[in-house]
Order: sequence, then structure tokens, then C-alpha cells
Amino acid sequence: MKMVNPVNPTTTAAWKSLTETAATFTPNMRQWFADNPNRAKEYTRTMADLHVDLSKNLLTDEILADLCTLADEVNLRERINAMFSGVHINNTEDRAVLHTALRKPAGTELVVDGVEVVADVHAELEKVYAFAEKVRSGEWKGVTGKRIETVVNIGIGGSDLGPVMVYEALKPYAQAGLSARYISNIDPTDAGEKTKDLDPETTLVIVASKTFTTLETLTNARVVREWLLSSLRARGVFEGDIDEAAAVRSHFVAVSTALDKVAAFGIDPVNAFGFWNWVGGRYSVDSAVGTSLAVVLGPDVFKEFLAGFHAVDEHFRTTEWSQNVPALMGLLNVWYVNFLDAHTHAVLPYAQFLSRFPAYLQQLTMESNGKSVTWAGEAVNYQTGEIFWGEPGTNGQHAFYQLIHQGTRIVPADFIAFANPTWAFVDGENDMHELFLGNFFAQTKALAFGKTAEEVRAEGTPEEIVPARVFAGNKPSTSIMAASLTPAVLGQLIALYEHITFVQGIVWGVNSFDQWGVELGKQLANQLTPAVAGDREVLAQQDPSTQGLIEFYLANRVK
Ligand SMILES: O=P(O)(O)OC[C@H]1O[C@](O)(CO)[C@@H](O)[C@@H]1O
Repeated sequence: MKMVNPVNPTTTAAWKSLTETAATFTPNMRQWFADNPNRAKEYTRTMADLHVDLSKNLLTDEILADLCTLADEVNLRERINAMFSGVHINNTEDRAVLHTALRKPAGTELVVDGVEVVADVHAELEKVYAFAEKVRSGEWKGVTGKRIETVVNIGIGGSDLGPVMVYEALKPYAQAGLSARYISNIDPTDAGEKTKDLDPETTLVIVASKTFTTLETLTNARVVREWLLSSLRARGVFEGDIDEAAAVRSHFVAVSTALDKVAAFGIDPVNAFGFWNWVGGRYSVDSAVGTSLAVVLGPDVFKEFLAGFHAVDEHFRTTEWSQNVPALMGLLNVWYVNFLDAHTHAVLPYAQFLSRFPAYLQQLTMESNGKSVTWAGEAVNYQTGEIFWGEPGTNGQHAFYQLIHQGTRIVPADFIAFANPTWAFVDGENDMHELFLGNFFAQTKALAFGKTAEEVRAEGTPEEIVPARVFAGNKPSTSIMAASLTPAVLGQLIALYEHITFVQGIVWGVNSFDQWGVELGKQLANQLTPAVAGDREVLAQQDPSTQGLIEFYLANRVK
């Protein structure tokens, strides 16, 4: 089925109405909450295990109604159905977009391009789980007969950020005696630091790359293979019957859609786990790309994680807009970006274990929606994309929150918190988690309601510094809570943001599933590398700034 051209959102009735509303919009959260004691209840939604309070957003019933109309006017429902049914909505790569099929329960069906994909997904998952169990039980041994203690995942972008974020988030579920590390950067420091205290005999390397052509990943894989072989050589491992090929077979497995390239690298195709070109890299943590997680956290945890995604998929696919959490959050973001001139979006998890979640979301949202042409190839005449960023609370409170509270910009913020901590400590009389959550509740309250000049004066503040101590309030935030950070809840959170990203992409009419914007830099890096290695002819072809930088490098490099 051919993709229908997107609707230019600025031509819709809802867009016009929202533009009119924005022109005279003077938010007053204090008033809104005073006028309607049910506001919190009326703007709170439940989705699977998530409790989502939207009431501290710059939102009225009228705006909400217009946003829902906008969703209809840009045909969001049809687009959702197109994605879930396998239409090639990634039109610049002529691919279906089916990360939602990765978490469909076994036994359900989905035929795409003549193939029953759910059966394929589960066959591959079973392969990953069987391998994971072998490593976990000690049946899988290193070449010298020792059981595996450390799994090193080598990948970058979607083949790294998802697995490392989930590993950090769900660490308490790791099997005792097993841990994971993640090498991504082509900066030699990354591989150097991550291997320096590792025992090669108990290390298993997973090379994860959808394309198996990514410079960083293949370079790191070669370097780590050399580290492993040379360390084993130094221990005399290859002096008897064991050869180097056997060591690579025992210590290297791969995850890729390009299994031929995996074999060329020397990894036994039997130890390669596949996925499909209809899974975008940034949407792939729930495929075999999560093999490190299945090994260290276990297949049961991984299954629970996938079930979390699926619960949100079903909510998103079947729920009307006014109750549909990903749709509402995506539409709200459009309201902020296109009508209230917000440029960035903060994600502030009150959970140390979610420290990598903002970085994960940066790839998800910015690689997806950082586009300036529509999927029909037309230049857009409105803003797209949002700059996602953030750090766990409370750390951020002592760093950048100042700007969110009192700066001139509007920074919509998503707060994420859990009723139960992973670690419990008591400090004197105080339960530490209560202190922690007290801060979370306080921040969203301060942002919404601020502090007036009268309130500042009433505290005895000298008049000349009253203005500096006023908090304007009306700073938008969404609070997302769950009982605990479980595998299912984490799957729900990821799927929530995947679908928020989709909603925004549909309103903006962009293809959220290609990433041509990363290509030019890769091409130029290939062209420039000889100059960096000292090739004067290639150097002379560069622009003066690039030449100057490379000259500085050549003059200062100590080899
Ligand atoms: O898994 P691969 O093919 O190595 O790609 C890694 C990452 O590189 C990108 O293609 C960007 O360069 C991402 O989209 C992807 O997640």
C-alpha cells in the first residue's frame, strides 16, 4: 500500500483554533486548580501500571479538544493502523515499521509482505533464550573451560543505548556472578577502560550491529578480539590443542540483520541472533539486540519487559484520544513546540537507575523527528523535533533546574518516579526514599504554582531582592508514577515514548523511521581519515578550517 501524502497540519481547523488560543493565552495554574478542584483527577490517566498526571500542563478542556481534533485531521488513527499492520510507512527506505511485532504474544498472527512475522519473532527469541540459559547455567564455557562472568556488548546508537539503559535500570535483576559492560565509542579510551580489568577467559563478547558495517562497532570488535586473543596467547592458551578460531567461537557471538557479514568476521553463524529490517535501530532493544539483557537479567525478566511494551501498544492502538496517554503526551508536545515556542523537553527521572533514560530518549526522539521535509519530500513550514535532555533528580535540582524555574524559556518537563525504592536506607528518623520523593513532589508543585511577590515579601525578604526571588509558576510538567521500576514498567515507559514520538511525527508529517541526517558525517569521516593519517594530498583538498584543525592535530600528536 502506498503512503498517502501527509496533511499539512497548519491547514487544519484545529491548528487555526490553537493558533488563536495561543495568541491570547495567559495560563494561570493557580486559578485553574482553584476553579476546578477536580482538575488533577480529570487530567490524570492510567495506562497499564503507569499513573500519569497531566494536570500541571498548560492545558484546558478547549485546548485538549482541539488537540484531539488535530489528531483526527492528520489521520492519526489511520497512520497507527498502517504502522501496526506493516504498511511500508518508512517510505524513504521502503520498509515496514514493526517494532510492535517484537512484543506480540506467541500465538498471535501478523502477516507482512507474505511472511508470518510473529512466529519468526518468537523463533528468534527462543534461540536467544536458549543461549542465555546456557550462559547462565554455566553450560556455555570459555575456551579454557571457565564459566562466563562478564558479558561485553559492543554496539553503538540503537545497538547500545537501549541495552545499556535497560541494564542500568534493571541491575538488581542480574544473576549473581554475571554482569554486563557496554563498549560503544570509537574513542580508544572506551574499549581500553572497559577491558583493562577483565579476565578474557570469563568474558563473552556480543557484537551488536543491525547493519554490521558500522565503523565504531566493527573497529571495537576487532580491537577487543585482538585484546582477547593476545591475552590468551600471553597465558599460553594456544600452545596446545586450542586454536584462535576456537577462542573466537567460544567468546564472540553477534546480533545483526546481516548474518553473512557476521560469518565474515569469524563469528560462527550458529551463534548469531537475527532481527529484521523492519526494526529501526532505535526501536530494537526488544529484539535480539537485547541479548546481553536476556543473558544477564534472564529470559523471564526479558519476557516481562516485552509484556510491558505490549500492554502500552494495545492501549495506544485501541484507546480514544482523550484517554490515550501516548497520543495526549505527543499532542501536548506539539502544543508546546508549535504554539508556545518550546524548543527543548526535559526528562527528569527520580530514579538513579534511570540515569541513561534521557540519553536513550535523545536518540529515540531526535533521530526520529529531527527532520525538515515531510515524507512526501516537501519542506515543512513549521517547527519539528524537540531537543530532549535530562538527568536524574535530585542531581539536576542543584544544577540546571534554576533555568526551568526562573529562566525566560518554557521547558516542558516529564518527571518519572516510583513509590518503592530499590534500595532502602534510613537516615536517623528519615526514610531516605521519602526525602527523595518529597523533592519530586515539591519540584512539580513549585514549577506549577510558583511563588508570588507578596508571598516572598511575607517571608521578610528585603524589597530590592523580591523580584529575584519570585517564581512565576505556570511551568508545565507531566508526572509519571508507578509502584516500582520493574521490567514490565520499564517496557511500558519505553513504549510510551516510542508512541509519543510517533504521534509527533505524524502531526509533523515526517518519516520518523529513517535517519539520513547521520550519513554525511560518516562519508566525510571516511574521506578525511587519510588526511588525519598524514596524507598531504587529501589534506590539501580540505577547507581551510578543517586543514587548520588537522594541522594542529598533526603538530601535537605524540606517537
Ligand atoms: O546497529 P548498527 O547498524 O551498527 O547502527 C548503529 C546506529 O547507527 C545509526 O544508523 C546512526 O548512524 C543508528 O540509527 C543506529 O542505531
